[in-house]
Amino acid sequence: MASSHFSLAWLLLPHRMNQGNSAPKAANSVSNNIAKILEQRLCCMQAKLTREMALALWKNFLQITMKRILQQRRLSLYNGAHGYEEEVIKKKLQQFSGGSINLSKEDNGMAILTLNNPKLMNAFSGTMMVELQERVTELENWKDGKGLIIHGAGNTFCSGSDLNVVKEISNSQDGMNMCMFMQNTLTRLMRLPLISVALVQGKAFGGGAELTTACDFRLMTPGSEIRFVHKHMGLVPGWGGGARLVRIVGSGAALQLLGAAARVEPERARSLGLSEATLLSSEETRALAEARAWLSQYTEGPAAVIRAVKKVVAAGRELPLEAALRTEKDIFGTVWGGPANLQALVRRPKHK
Ligand SMILES: CC[C@H](C(=O)O)C(=O)SCCNC(=O)CCNC(=O)[C@H](O)C(C)(C)COP(=O)(O)OP(=O)(O)OC[C@H]1O[C@@H](n2cnc3c(N)ncnc32)[C@H](O)[C@@H]1OP(=O)(O)O
Repeated sequence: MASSHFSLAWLLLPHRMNQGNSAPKAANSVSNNIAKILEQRLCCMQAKLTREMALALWKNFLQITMKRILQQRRLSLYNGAHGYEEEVIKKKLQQFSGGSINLSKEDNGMAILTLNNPKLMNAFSGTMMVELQERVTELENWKDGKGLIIHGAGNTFCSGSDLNVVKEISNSQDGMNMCMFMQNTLTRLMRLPLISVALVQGKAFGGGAELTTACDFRLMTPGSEIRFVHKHMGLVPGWGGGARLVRIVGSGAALQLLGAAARVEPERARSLGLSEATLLSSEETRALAEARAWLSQYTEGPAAVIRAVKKVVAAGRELPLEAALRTEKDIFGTVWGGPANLQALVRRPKHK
């Protein structure tokens, strides 16, 4: 605005000064001088404005980037202080390609994440591990999201790490870094303000079984199985699946499932509280439709409220009571007097 006013004055000035015509030369030289001064000032102002705008944009960019980095650090478990070298392991993982992790975000606030490496029963290649981290970042920045379904391509969930990769990184340093990389990613996945479901078709083995425990719910199709096969690989869970399993089914049942590398079919999973429901169909498209319908009972409504619900539960699940209560108070503050709350006060619904 300011610059356009100045341009206008500058354009009008010589013409006005010439109108009197009594001392045209003197007037002309005065007008030329004023015009020059104004032009200089205008240039200065424009340069200053451009500098200020660039500075403001840069500051804004830095603020957003810092906020995201801090948020990722806050939501992650490991950083350099733990001997974790993210860039080193990422570079290593990038060397083992294959498959992809696909994300589709829908207008209704539901996202579908597909583990896509059907040739190897959706085993995680190195690049898929890195892509999973990228997709989680994308979901963290998706402010309209309410729900997430994770499923595998080709009618099976996931057979864990790609054993070809495991072999290549079987030294202790790479193993620890990969473990911390996946724990960070799955912890951030678990803490997303989205209600998440693992749709288990076919097999969820090893790391695949661990991934299901980073979701809020598991739904299984007939004939599917979850199996922590780690013991048979001379391992224990390393992606956080052991700790999460204990919280889902209790320590006794977790010990049984890990200690025997037991096959968990839908019925047993239901009775252990590992699975929420057994779907009717094991056909890919129909199972996904059933999972959507099941999840939508929890995701219908305003995003701000659904996300707040998940945040309250995540805090209660993870934090000591006092910290969880304080967090609940803060989250309550974000919805109290908010649009959904005010509309409900006008509607005064009866909760029959
Ligand atoms: C810390 C533990 C670690 C982690 O958490 O990071 C792990 O996850 S270790 C990996 C644990 N998973 C396994 O050990 C799975 C091994 N695979 C199997 O038991 C079977 O393949 C099974 C039961 C998943 C599927 O059996 P099915 O008869 O239905 O199919 P195929 O065996 O013919 O499999 C087809 C094709 O896929 C290859 N495949 C399957 N899983 C993996 C894997 N995890 N890594 C690499 N490749 C895998 C399998 O070898 C076949 O390929 P082909 O070239 O035809 O032999």
